Amino acid sequence: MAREKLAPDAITASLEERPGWALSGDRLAIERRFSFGNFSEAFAFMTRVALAAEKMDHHPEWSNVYKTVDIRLSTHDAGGLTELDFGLARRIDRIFGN
Ligand SMILES: C[C@H](O)[C@H](O)[C@H]1CNC2=NC(N)=NC(=O)C2=N1
Repeated sequence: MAREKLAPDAITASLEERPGWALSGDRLAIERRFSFGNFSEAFAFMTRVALAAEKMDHHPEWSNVYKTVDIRLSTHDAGGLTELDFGLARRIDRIFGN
């Protein structure tokens, strides 16, 4: 997948395919909050996402508080959003179950 920065219209089109994700205020990333029934479910999800991210060599910025996981995706090397971010978002959604 390309590591070139996406143009604004490409970002809009890609976002339409990923309901639940929103453009960050600085427009450099996409973000989504994932809620679980308990901490174990949240951490199991994070483990699966971590393995997928490592395989892709593309890593999330994230935080976990109890049963909530907040994820921000951006391509640091490109200084903004690339296809890699939407590719990882798609895999994360599949892991979550949508
Ligand atoms: C050397 C290595 O491929 C790079 O540092 C990768 C690793 N994971 C990464 N993850 C993210 N989110 N953005 C990057 O630019 C990035 N770069």
